[in-house]
Amino acid sequence: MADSVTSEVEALTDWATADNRRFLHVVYRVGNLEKTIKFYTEALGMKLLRHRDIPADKYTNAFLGFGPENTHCVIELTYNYGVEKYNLGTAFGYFGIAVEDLKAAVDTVKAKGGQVVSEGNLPGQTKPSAVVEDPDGYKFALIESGPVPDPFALIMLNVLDLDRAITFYEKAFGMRLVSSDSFPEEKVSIAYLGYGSDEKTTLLGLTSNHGVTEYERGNAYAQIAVGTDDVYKTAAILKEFDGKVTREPGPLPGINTKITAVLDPEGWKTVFVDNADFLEELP
Ligand SMILES: C[C@@H](O)C(=O)SC[C@H](NC(=O)CC[C@H](N)C(=O)O)C(=O)NCC(=O)O
Ligand SMILES: [Zn+2]
Repeated sequence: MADSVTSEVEALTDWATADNRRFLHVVYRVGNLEKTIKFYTEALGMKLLRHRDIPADKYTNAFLGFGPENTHCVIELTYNYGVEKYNLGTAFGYFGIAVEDLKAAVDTVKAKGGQVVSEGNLPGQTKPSAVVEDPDGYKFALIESGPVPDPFALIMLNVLDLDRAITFYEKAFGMRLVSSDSFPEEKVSIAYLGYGSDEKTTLLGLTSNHGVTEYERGNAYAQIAVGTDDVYKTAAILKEFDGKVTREPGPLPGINTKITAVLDPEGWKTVFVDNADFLEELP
């Protein structure tokens, strides 16, 4: 590549890196909002932050998390009117929640009728953890950690080509690679990426399971939402890095917030959300 072209491409990554980005929320579909809200508030200790109903598109959102949306990465549950069951597939991994006292957290989940599916270290995780399932079968790993600003610590997704995914998230999304390690005995390689200045922030964890050549995508998990100061420039940059833009930048009907949506090389979706519009959405 000619030097001038290289520097133009680097300038795009530099803009994405300098943009005012953070994980706003992770979005997925559930079959019964009330049941899920009850589990997240009572068993996992989250707060119900707000509801949003979009009758024109026949769906309702509920936002839950460990703190306010202007500082924390939260969960955006989607209930599509009348849809009670989704296929989780095999490509989605799990969410990680940092807990200071693992035993107490597990006891609370059990006391509230939650299902603990495994206890002990997760592949590639050095910290003690326990995995619990929510009413739709989404897995939450409770991971023993010191105090953190936001206990919603990890969004874990499986990928087939880890190096390609890391490059895409670094160059096209302006993310920082926090760590990348291979664990041959456990047959996994995991990379953690994010927007914060340290690892005590919500991270995207990408797992390559050695020897796995395909995943079932399912239709339950939807996307991560990332804040940006300019959805138009963001979409233009994503296209330069061969991101598949599935929603051209502009205001979202019914909500009016400007967004753009893109698929990474593995098909994982991210929605970039205009930061100023997002703050207008908040109660
Ligand atoms: C503004 C931004 O933070 C959003 O939340 S956009 C919400 C929108 N949600 C839906 O469309 C949910 C209903 C849909 N039937 C579903 O099951 O996903 C959304 O995710 N838009 C992104 C897009 O690419 O359209
Ligand atoms: Zn959203």
